[in-house]
Amino acid sequence: MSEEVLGRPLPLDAGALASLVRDGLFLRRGAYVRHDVRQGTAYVRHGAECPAGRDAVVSIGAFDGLHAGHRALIAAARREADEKNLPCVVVTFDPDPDVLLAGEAPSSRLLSTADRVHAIESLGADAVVVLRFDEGLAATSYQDFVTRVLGGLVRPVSLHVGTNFSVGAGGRGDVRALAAYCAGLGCAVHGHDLVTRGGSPVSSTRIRGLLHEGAVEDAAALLGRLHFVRGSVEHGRGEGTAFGFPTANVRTSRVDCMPKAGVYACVVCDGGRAWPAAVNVGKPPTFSAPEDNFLEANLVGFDGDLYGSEVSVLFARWLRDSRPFDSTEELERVVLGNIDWVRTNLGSCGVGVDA
Ligand SMILES: Cc1cc2nc3c(=O)[nH]c(=O)nc-3n(C[C@H](O)[C@H](O)[C@H](O)COP(=O)(O)O)c2cc1C
Ligand SMILES: Nc1ncnc2c1ncn2[C@@H]1O[C@H](COP(=O)(O)OP(=O)(O)OP(=O)(O)O)[C@@H](O)[C@H]1O
Repeated sequence: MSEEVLGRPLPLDAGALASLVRDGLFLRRGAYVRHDVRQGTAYVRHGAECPAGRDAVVSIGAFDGLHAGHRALIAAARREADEKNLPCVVVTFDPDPDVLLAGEAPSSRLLSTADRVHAIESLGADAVVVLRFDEGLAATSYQDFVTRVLGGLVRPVSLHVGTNFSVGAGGRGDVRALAAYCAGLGCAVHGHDLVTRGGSPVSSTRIRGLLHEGAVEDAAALLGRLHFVRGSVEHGRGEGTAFGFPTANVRTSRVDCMPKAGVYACVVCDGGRAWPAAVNVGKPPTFSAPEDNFLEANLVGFDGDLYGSEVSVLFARWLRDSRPFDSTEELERVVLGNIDWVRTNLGSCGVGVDA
């Protein structure tokens, strides 16, 4: 195991822990104003003019996870917009087109749509447009997508997409077709080389695969932040306190991509404060049948009651497989060892994370 968490050497100090959470949950974003637009919603940066009908530099994609490749693409659009003194507009979809087109489970998204919008906002887009992806939009030709759908929002002077991008019915609007069509409209199409790591392109699919294997550190390296899930704290069997490690039982959101069942070093945030935490993903195999969308967290340095709170759980390290134990003594010994690892390396108390 490397001795750092996303570039911050272990053990983490309080400042590094707070930064990890602010970056991970996109807490540094600015204020945006919501507008209804045809086929969706636009979030326009407070103080920026609504780009409707104006020239704009545009980037388009599903952007699930806002990984290193997506960030590079939006940064390129932002740079060109700054050079030309134009708004940078990012267009995305809800739901992710793959949920409709490829029949992918909505429960395996890296980010909910609200978090995707926050993530894009935190990169400094002037506006984020979320288009409702329905059968009608799926059947729209790429020519109509450019002229009617995009053209109904802004006047694109250039489009920034990856070389593997395609849009429109049957995915026929690939970079080459788009460039040929858009040239006649005075709009340049930039097909960017894909950002790669370890010799292959960074992609949302690859990151989901890593999380399903429990490789949360590798996923973090491709995301440029810690993966997180959100959920609400509910009552458990109440035995954790007797074992010497009280736990918050978290029922997670159905749209979140949950890492493989197992034990992790995490950070749990209730909005204003964050605590290092030792987490068991899945129901404890010693006592219960397996269940998705559930985790238990021992928050280091926390003394209180979180019942009913909404929390975010950020995954820093894989620690071990979750397993049945023959005795409660052995369970206690092993779990307390995991909690010690977290206390030593991520910290022993909560930190404030208000941006
Ligand atoms: C860091 C951590 C690791 C855990 N590892 C396991 C495990 O490997 N096997 C298991 O059966 N339960 C594991 N548990 C779950 C405990 O068994 C559970 O928290 C305890 O039984 C209390 O449950 P309660 O809060 O519902 O009372 C783990 C819990 C934590 C916080
Ligand atoms: N590694 C990458 N580098 C640069 N751009 C990328 C990269 N991956 C995707 N893009 C671009 O980002 C935009 C959004 O792509 P998309 O949401 O399909 O991402 P993805 O990671 O390829 O997803 P999936 O794995 O589900 O296919 C598209 O323009 C796409 O070409």
